[in-house]
Amino acid sequence: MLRIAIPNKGTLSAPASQMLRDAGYRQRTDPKDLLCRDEANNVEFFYLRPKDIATYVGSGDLDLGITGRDLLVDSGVPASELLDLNFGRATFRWAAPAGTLQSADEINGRRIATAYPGVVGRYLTDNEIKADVVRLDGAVENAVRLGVADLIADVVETGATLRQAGLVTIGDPIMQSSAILISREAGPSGREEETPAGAAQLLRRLQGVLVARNFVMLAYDVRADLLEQATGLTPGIESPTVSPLHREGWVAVQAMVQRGDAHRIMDELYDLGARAILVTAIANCRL
Ligand SMILES: Nc1ncnc2c1ncn2[C@@H]1O[C@H](COP(=O)(O)OP(=O)(O)OP(=O)(O)O)[C@@H](O)[C@H]1O
Ligand SMILES: O=P(O)(O)OC[C@H]1O[C@H](OP(=O)(O)OP(=O)(O)O)[C@H](O)[C@@H]1O
Ligand SMILES: [Mg+2]
Repeated sequence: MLRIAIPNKGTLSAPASQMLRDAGYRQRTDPKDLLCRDEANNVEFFYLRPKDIATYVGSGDLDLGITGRDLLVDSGVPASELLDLNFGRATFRWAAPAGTLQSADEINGRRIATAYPGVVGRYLTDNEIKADVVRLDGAVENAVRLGVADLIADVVETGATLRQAGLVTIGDPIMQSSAILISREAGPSGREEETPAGAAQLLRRLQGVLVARNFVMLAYDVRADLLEQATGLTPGIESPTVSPLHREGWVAVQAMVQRGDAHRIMDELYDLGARAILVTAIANCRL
């Protein structure tokens, strides 16, 4: 049975479960449950603290896990990122009271408060910076006004928490994070048979959910002499489907387009002369 670690609490928990449900897997119904067996798919889900997930996957005790990229880096565990799941997006950044620090070059010799000592430690080592890391569990934005640190390194999503605390970001993001699917790092042989049974199927299903979320199906009718121009706007993934219409000189076209581009493309198709332009959602797919 495939054994998968997923967040039991926090920002990543609900969207991770929703994505797995969308991929056809059974999920817990009680948020206090720590285990859910999906017999039909031969998968067992273990609900764990997001910070601990890389540890279980890296040791090989669990086959796969969903965690944050920043949490994986923080753990220092050598696990592989299989897929970006496109939720839980955030940046990990330096921040200090406005007017105190101008750039990341001024971090040397300062006290840095963070709940991610692994991410900060790696940055300091890579950049040969010496600084004191003050390890906290959360509410890190309070650390400077309470006097335990000169700056912080923390997750920033909207920036609202920083603003409330009178802090401003400094320099470039330390890293970009999002929820990711991880597996144990392939052994020296990198052999296919080391991948746990069912892992490829889960990966394909999650890729299907990502595509269904990001793309829509566009269908329209257009005069045959405008087909080249129209399909230039809607090239599809492989190639658009073109079918004859009963009406002489017209064809019907179907193609997948990025959800975010759909309205612009519909306007452009209409201006070109296409009609009966329809958009439908994709419930799921395997490309
Ligand atoms: N607004 C956010 N706040 C915190 N973490 C976020 C946010 N947006 C995305 N994330 C990501 O979620 C992961 C952190 O989740 P985690 O459950 O450890 O903390 P949390 O959501 O702040 O929960 P809690 O603080 O209640 O334990 C990281 O990968 C982080 O980048
Ligand atoms: O940029 P924002 O949208 O404001 O989000 C980022 C903030 O949210 C999280 O805090 P959380 O509420 O999880 O509290 P914590 O610090 O105790 O983890 C994170 O640690 C930041 O403080
Ligand atoms: Mg938090």
